[in-house]
Amino acid sequence: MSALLQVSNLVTEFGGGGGHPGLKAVNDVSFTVSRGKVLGLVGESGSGKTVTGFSILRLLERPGRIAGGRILFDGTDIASCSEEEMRQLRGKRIAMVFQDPMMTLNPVLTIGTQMVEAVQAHDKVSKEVARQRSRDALGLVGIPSPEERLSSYPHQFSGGMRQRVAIAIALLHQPDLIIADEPTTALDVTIQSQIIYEFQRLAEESNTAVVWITHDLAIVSRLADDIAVMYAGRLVETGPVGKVLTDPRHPYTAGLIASVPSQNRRGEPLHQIRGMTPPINRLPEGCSFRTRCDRATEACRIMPGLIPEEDRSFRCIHPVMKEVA
Ligand SMILES: Nc1ncnc2c1ncn2[C@@H]1O[C@H](COP(=O)(O)OP(=O)(O)OP(=O)(O)O)[C@@H](O)[C@H]1O
Repeated sequence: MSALLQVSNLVTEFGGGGGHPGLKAVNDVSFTVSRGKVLGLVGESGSGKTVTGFSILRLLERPGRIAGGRILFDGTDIASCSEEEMRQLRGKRIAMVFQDPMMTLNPVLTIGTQMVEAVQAHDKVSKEVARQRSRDALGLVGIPSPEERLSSYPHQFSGGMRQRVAIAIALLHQPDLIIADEPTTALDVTIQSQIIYEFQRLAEESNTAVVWITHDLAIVSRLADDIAVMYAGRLVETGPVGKVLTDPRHPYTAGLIASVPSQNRRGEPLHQIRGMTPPINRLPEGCSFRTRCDRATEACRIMPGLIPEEDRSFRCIHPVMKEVA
């Protein structure tokens, strides 16, 4: 069975034109997500995760543009869809949840008004049916007394509850794919756990595919089936989450994992990847990570391609190999 979402060699640029090359915020990125599976898209700030999500939904604002590659959603080429076809897909078959729920919610309308509008934007149903669906969606994400809460305004909810409402709106049309961009980053850990649990259930029971964008490896290890690690706009490692997080190949992935606090390393100083991610207009030639990498050699002045190994791949000619005891 082919994957629901197939992103192949995606390039997204900002600026450029008039003979000048644009800045590649996303450069030659490929991954797939199947129904019922969760892909964790990880990387430091500025690595291109959000731009990848926005490219899939064609939500890029000028001067951003898809400059190359292909995004196939259930067989449909997103790049060649008309704006009207995209409007039909967005919210109905592909939904996005943002870190800040107020990107979704309108502060001056009640939750009920917004949810009914969201239902009726895609389905010709009566207001009563739309309200019932809204109540059900609020109940699904654990909002108590959904009927009463439909009359509330966003500011009458706590931050965690507002995020649940935003997720409920994303679920209204039972989308096939949800792109969740750091939806739990601003929430305390108990609410975070509940929301992660809801997404797990969604993937398992409703067969929804999820792209979960985050810099938090702990969340990815709990939630995701597969992981795609981005660095400076490129994918540097991808594969099943269990394999990549326990036995990483790319030194950047290994550095990220070593930076996560762990009970096993209590008392040891926390590892830090030295230096900072260079801005995309000042990337070193060759491997973008080489200026921060302890394994780099002269040979890294040439950008390596993705090297396949069984069901995973990595972009490094000096990969990390776990020592076998
Ligand atoms: N509107 C824009 N105009 C120009 N450059 C942009 C624009 N939006 C994003 N970029 C650039 O694209 C690159 C990738 O940004 P992106 O927001 O995708 O990173 P990210 O990995 O999601 O980071 P974060 O975790 O901080 O959200 C960055 O270098 C950023 O400066």
